[in-house]
Amino acid sequence: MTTARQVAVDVLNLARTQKRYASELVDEQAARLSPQDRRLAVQLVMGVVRRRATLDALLKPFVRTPTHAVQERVWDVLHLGTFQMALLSHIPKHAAVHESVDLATYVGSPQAKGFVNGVLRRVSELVTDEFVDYPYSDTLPFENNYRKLAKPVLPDPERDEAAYLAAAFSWPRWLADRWLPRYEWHKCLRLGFWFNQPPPLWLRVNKLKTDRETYRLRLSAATIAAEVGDHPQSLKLLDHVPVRDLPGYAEGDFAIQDVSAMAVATALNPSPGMRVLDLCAAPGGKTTHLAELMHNRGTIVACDVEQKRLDTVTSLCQRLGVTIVETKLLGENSDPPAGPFHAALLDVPCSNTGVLGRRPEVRWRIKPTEFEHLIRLQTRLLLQAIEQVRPGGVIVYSTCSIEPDENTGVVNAVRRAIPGLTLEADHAAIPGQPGDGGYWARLRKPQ
Ligand SMILES: C[S@@+](CC[C@H](N)C(=O)[O-])C[C@H]1O[C@@H](n2cnc3c(N)ncnc32)[C@H](O)[C@@H]1O
Repeated sequence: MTTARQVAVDVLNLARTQKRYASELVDEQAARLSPQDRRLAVQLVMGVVRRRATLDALLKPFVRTPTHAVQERVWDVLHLGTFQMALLSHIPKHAAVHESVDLATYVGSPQAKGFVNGVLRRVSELVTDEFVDYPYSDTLPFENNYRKLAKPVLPDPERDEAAYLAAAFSWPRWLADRWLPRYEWHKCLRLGFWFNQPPPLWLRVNKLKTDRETYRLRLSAATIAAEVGDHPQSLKLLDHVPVRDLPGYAEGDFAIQDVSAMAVATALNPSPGMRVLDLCAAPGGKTTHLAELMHNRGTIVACDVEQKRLDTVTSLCQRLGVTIVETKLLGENSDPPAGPFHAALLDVPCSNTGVLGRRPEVRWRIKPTEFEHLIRLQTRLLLQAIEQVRPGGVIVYSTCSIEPDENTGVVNAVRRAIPGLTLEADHAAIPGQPGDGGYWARLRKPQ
């Protein structure tokens, strides 16, 4: 019988060899497990991917062999074992060590059993069950406080704040160097904790099918707790239930969308009957929200450069009962469909720094050198969207980034280029307050 740990160690390997997202792979591979084991497999994979740098820092003092001399799959086993002991609370340490030794055989390295056993025993002695409320070289961020370590193995934050953030919270060093001058120390710590927790699941109740209170009562009848958020369609799930098992999934009673993302289509405030351009539409979260706000009357032209992702827009529309969306595949450098449109939504590709908790791989994939290219693309797309909107029309620009140069930087540059373009409103969402980090700006084209 396959275990959660075997699935987890296989997913980490597949993600590396197939260059795929571990978060997608684990959904596929864990489907054959019991619900409880599936949860553990997801927790292990997402945790190890997210906290890679922290796990390396904890292991470093005990691995005398050079890193390259340890097989990658054996490193995965060490990461999984260390994660269970240091960053989970419900697995006894001896069980984590024992299961990891068995995993060494499972990954085809029985000769590494003694090595895995020796290293993980040292890690188990390092991790204590005492918790404190301050960051230090012997305290490890754990949920909302710090787990005391038997000796200091992390950088001293009083000497090098960025080094502590990088090792203790698993931020790439360049990101720590980028954020430290921008945010105060206690805000960096808050961001660190937020980005290391699995984010809450928000539902956008589909106005075309039901209303928030009716749907909340339906959840409550199924003993699923949810609380309302500030956005009038938002519900935050308080219980862990697979999305497809929620009542009304097949009937399209709700879409999955973070509460910060719900504010974007609302900022556009489209009216029924309008012709709206959604230039970066896939997978369709905001397209379908626009359709709901338009009472499913009018037209939305939903564009993207990836057919597979556009197919997701189509299936989401079908599930939610949205019938006013026309999808259009664009080439990377092709012009958008000809206007005039009454309004345009532009939810651009970005660095994703506002959603690092939701997408565990992103922090390791994004490189500082990519910002220049992204900002050029974002600026070009915004100019194109404005071009297709009729005089006096509204354009909403949005990102899930918290980098000012991708947000106000792009908007201000475009405002300088187009005299009379008005910034009517904008908002920067702070990660964890209460949803994802991100930004939107509502612009009006001159008459
Ligand atoms: C942030 S995502 C959009 C998310 C979507 N609005 C939603 O709410 O579900 C950005 C999208 O832009 C697409 N994209 C990338 N380059 C593009 C381009 N040059 N023109 C149009 N779309 C592009 C990507 O394929 C991606 O699907």
